[in-house]
Amino acid sequence: MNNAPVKKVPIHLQSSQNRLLIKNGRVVNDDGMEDADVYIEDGIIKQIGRNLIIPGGTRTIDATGKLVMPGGIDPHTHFELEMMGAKTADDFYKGTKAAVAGGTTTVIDFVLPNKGQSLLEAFGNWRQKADNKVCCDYALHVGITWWSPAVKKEMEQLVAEHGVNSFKMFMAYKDVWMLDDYNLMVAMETCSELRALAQVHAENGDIIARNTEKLLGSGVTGPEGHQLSRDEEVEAEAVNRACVIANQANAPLYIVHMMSKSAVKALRIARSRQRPPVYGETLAATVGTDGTHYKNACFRHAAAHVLSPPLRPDPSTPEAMVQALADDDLQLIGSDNCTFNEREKELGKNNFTKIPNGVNGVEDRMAILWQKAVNTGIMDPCRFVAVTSANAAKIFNLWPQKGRIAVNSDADVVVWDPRLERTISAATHSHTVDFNIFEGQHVVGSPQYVIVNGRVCLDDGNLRVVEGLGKFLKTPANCPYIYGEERSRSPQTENLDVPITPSKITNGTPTHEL
Ligand SMILES: C[C@@H](CNC(N)=O)C(=O)O
Ligand SMILES: [Zn+2]
Ligand SMILES: [Zn+2]
Ligand SMILES: [Zn+2]
Repeated sequence: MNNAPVKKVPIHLQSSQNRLLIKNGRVVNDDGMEDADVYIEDGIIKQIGRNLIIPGGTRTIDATGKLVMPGGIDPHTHFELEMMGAKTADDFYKGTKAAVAGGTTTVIDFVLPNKGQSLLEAFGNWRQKADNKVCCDYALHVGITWWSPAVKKEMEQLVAEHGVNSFKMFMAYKDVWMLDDYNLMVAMETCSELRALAQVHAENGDIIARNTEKLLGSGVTGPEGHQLSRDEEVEAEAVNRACVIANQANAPLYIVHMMSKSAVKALRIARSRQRPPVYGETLAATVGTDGTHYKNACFRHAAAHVLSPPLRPDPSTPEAMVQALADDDLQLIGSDNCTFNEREKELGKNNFTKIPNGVNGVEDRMAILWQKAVNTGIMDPCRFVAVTSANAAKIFNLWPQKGRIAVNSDADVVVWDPRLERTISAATHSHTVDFNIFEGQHVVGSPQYVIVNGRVCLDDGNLRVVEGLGKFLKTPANCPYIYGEERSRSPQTENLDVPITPSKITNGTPTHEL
């Protein structure tokens, strides 16, 4: 599939980065913290503790007063995606450069085949786009944008031969990527048979289509029409329906980019009643801003906030989503980084349905959540690590290679300075895109050092990424945190009045209950 030459890190880069000691820091994992030094060699964490025996020629980073955390894992990015007649501004180089700048050292992007296109062909295209550009390791989800027996066959091949363990189905984007309920159920059954993870974009695409007709017919063409066509209950209905279908299909489920309190409520009920685990992801945008921007008189400003599902005008949404992450009503935060410059967003100048959907987030995801969650006391640093890194590693079967500061784990490490202050701006961000939805936001807490597979790529605030340093990560199926125990094949319709302990991500021995 991918005949790109095997990448080698230039020799002059190897020796100087080979041995590293991170001293006097506080190591933070999802299950606890300890004051300990971390010794890294050949891209792997070799020792953790005090008074370590360290060979000569080791570079020492003084992490006094800093937190030493696992590199962030962003489970939801779209670099170099072509959609709605436009191509995203951030490619795999600039997108992963921005990721590293913000403390993220692994991203999971989406292969999105056109309707009717071979999944394997699309997968190969994504590998060609990414392999020589990524500044950090990456994995791939694959979109199921149409259905046929051939699609099922290619899903089997992607799992067996190409290290894919997650497939995203769309309940919106009618006539473009949307599956009906019958095919959605068959696709989920296939994911379960392959012991892969079904993901859904949960919005009711038919309601959106009808609302859009009515809005355009009544002369509403501005960005505010995007939000008006698909309010919270249009998302929550699809969340519930996706959970019922997954339960009937006996399939674990992951709901991407959950954007509203109503959706979280529907998820909470589903997580309390059904056997196959259900996981919820929200976004940096959802906790960092809101849907009031759709009314901004400046088209560029309003259109820059257009993504699906939309940001919600309810100003209490951001804090509610942070609380949901803290309470394990949501399990992860991604970015859904899908950025379009002003020229592309203007495709929808006279018709909101033509505004390419997507916002930034891959660079600011961790700092925005730290500001809104940890600095406010809603979340502690361990939970912060869980939702920004460890849970994604567990769910996508990268644990503990990724998502943990542990001996033999990859040396993807962030030295986080909780007092480092900065103001977010498109003028200074590492993205290509010409807009930042967090413009002007002041954050306290950011990475001082970011180490990618043992190489210092953010060095005391100086970004020194290496294009092509990252590699493709196979995410194996049959993840122990999801499929740890053999599950009976019949749908688990329990007595709804007797809640089963909701699936929670634990750090004990792997079980199917996360
Ligand atoms: C295709 C991608 C576009 N981004 C967005 N959420 O609007 C998605 O739906 O996740
Ligand atoms: Zn989506
Ligand atoms: Zn403006
Ligand atoms: Zn997305």
